[in-house]
Amino acid sequence: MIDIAGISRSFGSRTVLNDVSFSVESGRMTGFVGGNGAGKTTTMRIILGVLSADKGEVRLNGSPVTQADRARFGYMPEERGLYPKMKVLEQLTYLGRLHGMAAGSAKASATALLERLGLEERMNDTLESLSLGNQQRAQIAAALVHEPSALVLDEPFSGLDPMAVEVVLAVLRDYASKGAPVLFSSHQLDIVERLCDDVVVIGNGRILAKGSREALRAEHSGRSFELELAGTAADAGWVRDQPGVSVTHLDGGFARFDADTDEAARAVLVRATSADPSVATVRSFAPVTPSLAQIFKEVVR
Ligand SMILES: Nc1ncnc2c1ncn2[C@@H]1O[C@H](COP(=O)(O)OP(=O)(O)OP(=O)(O)O)[C@@H](O)[C@H]1O
Repeated sequence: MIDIAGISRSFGSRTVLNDVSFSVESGRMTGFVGGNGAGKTTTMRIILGVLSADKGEVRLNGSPVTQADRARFGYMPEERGLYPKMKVLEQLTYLGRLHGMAAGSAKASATALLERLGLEERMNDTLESLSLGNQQRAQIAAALVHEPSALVLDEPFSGLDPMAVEVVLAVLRDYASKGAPVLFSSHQLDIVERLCDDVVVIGNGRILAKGSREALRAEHSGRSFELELAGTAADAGWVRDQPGVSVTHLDGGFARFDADTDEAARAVLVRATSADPSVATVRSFAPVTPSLAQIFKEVVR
C-alpha cells in the first residue's frame, strides 16, 4: 500500500498541493481525477520522487518510501519517456535490463507485453513510426516491463481508441489482481468508473473526495428513486400524489422521483405492490446511484 500523507507543495508563492492525503491500496486500482491544473501530475511526481514535497511524506507499506523502493515502481510520466528513434522491443528490453532483469527475462517480458497490447507486428519498428495510440500502448508496456511492485500512470488512456482502451483495461486489471497498488489519473470519467475500485478527487490542490467507488456513490446518492411497473395498462401517474415525493420523470409505468424521507419512498413501494396484480406489478424499484461524472461535478463545484 502507498500512503500519501499530508503532502504540500508550492511553486514560488503558489500552493499547488495543500495537505494532500490518500492511500493507494495493494491489489486495487485507484483512479485519480481532477480538472486541469488540479495537482494530479505534481502528486504523482512526488510519489515517484521526481519532485520533492515541502511537507508530508510518501510511505510504502507503512515506512517512508526509499529510492530502492521507487526503482521497483512502474511509472508512466505525463511527458512520456521513450526514445522516438529506438525500436520498440529493443527499447523495452533495455528498460527491463536497467531495472536489473537478465537479458532473456527482459526480452521475454517485453515481448509478452507487446503481444498482449496488440503491438506484436510493430515490435521491430521505431517508436516514432507508430501512430500516437500505438506509441501510448508502448509507453504502457514500458511502465510494466520490469514487473513493478507498484504502478503510477499519468493519463494512460489519453489518445487511445475504444478497442485499445479495452486492451489496456484488461492488462491493468490483471496486473492489479496480482496484488500491486495501481494509481492512474484520467479525465475520462466513464473509464475511471469502469476500471477503478477506489477514487480520489482533487481540486485546486486539495482532496475533495476519496473512497471506494461504491461508498462514494452511496454517499452522494441522495434520495432519488426509480419505480418501474409492468402490465399493459401500467400507469405510475399516482406517484405524483404521494406525500413527501416529487416526481422528476414520468413515462407510462415508469417514474423517477425524489423523496423527502426514506419512509416516503417506502410508501411508494408499498402502494405499488398493493395494486391489483392484473393491472400492474412492480418490475423494479431502486435508489438512483449517481455516476462518477455527477459526483465529480458535485464535489468540484
Ligand atoms: N514546475 C512547475 N513550476 C510552476 N508551476 C507548476 C510546476 N509544475 C506544476 N505547476 C503548476 O501546478 C499546478 C498543478 O499542476 P499539475 O500538472 O499537477 O495538474 P494536473 O492535475 O496534472 O493537470 P492536467 O490535468 O492539466 O495535467 C498547475 O497550476 C501548474 O501550472
